[in-house]
Amino acid sequence: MILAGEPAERALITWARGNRYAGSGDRSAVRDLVYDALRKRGSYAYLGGALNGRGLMIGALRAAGQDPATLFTGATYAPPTLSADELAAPTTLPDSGPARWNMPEDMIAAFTQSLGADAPAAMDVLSQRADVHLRVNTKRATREAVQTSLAAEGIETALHPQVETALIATKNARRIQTAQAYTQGLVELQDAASQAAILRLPLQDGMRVLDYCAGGGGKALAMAARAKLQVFAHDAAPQRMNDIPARAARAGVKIERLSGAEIAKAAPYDLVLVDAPCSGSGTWRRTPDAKWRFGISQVENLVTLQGQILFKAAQLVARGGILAYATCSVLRDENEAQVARFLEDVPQFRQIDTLGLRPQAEWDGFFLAVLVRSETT
Ligand SMILES: C[S@@+](CC[C@H](N)C(=O)[O-])C[C@H]1O[C@@H](n2cnc3c(N)ncnc32)[C@H](O)[C@@H]1O
Repeated sequence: MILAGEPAERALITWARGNRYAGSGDRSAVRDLVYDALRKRGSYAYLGGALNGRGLMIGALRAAGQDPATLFTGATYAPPTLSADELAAPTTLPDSGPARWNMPEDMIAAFTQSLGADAPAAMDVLSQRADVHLRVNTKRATREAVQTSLAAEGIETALHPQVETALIATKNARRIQTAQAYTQGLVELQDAASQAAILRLPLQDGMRVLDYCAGGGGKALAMAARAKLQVFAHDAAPQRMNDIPARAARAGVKIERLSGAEIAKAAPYDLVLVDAPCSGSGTWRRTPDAKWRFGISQVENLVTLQGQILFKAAQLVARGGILAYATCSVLRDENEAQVARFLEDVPQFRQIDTLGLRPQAEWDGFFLAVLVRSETT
């Protein structure tokens, strides 16, 4: 179902509903296998001899150094024995291409063009599982206090070595959303890269701040935790912001949602954040089915949309104010090239800061450009 285009999460839910004999341990084991197989789809299909569920699982065993014949025995609940083709599949990976880098050809080319010598490491990281990261609401608690509270409920965490608001869940991450620290607003789920980007913004008490592409409000909440701000949220798909009031109440902050007409009335803002719709190429280890769906033409469409959003958002920034452009992509066209084009077209802005994070064990790939509008025009 997933290979035919069904989103992975939906397919897993459908499967679980139709197979009630599978308990929660089985369901989470199946989920892990499915996600691993999507992250490493190229390698597993190559080693398994076919791009289908069976081929991917045979490949997964070979990649882990196990002989698939020991499990594919044809016994009562075991899958049928290996065919001649499956037995003849290669046992080592090639040096290049989708079987090595676990991405479609055109995306391998885009990564190589954007990241140069860093592309192989980035593509490898995107083939691995990601840690679960938490953002501590430092308005309410210290990281250490949150650690203690989570530990009392069996959830173990480590301090993130580079990002001062972040914890890495090391045990029982699946229980976080029912833990007291979560329900009381001391902690939110958020990747360390997004946290690092928000920590880079020049936020100060008293600012009026607009999160122009707010979605579920992750960035708006992180900004609200940093200073005494008046925070506004907008999204072209307003239903995506439905959870914001509950999340804000939990965190003890106020976030006002604005429609398209209302944002212009409340303008100008001291800071406008554009967390733009993007390929998500820096986060594909968390959404690995997207990695295989994406093509260059979709990236081109997004680049056009991002340019339009940036231009519109710029009109809302006060003189001397900040326009922050962010994506969770590592592709140059969505990032550096997008900002360069904007600065050429809208010379009232100049760039004062950039953060370009490559996907690595500690965080997802992320890009942030901080632009300031001239005081006079
Ligand atoms: C990367 S997501 C935002 C994630 C969110 N900021 C967070 O931290 O959880 C991009 C969002 O941009 C919204 N969007 C797409 N086109 C837009 C537009 N023209 N104007 C405003 N928002 C737009 C999408 O609906 C989507 O929710």
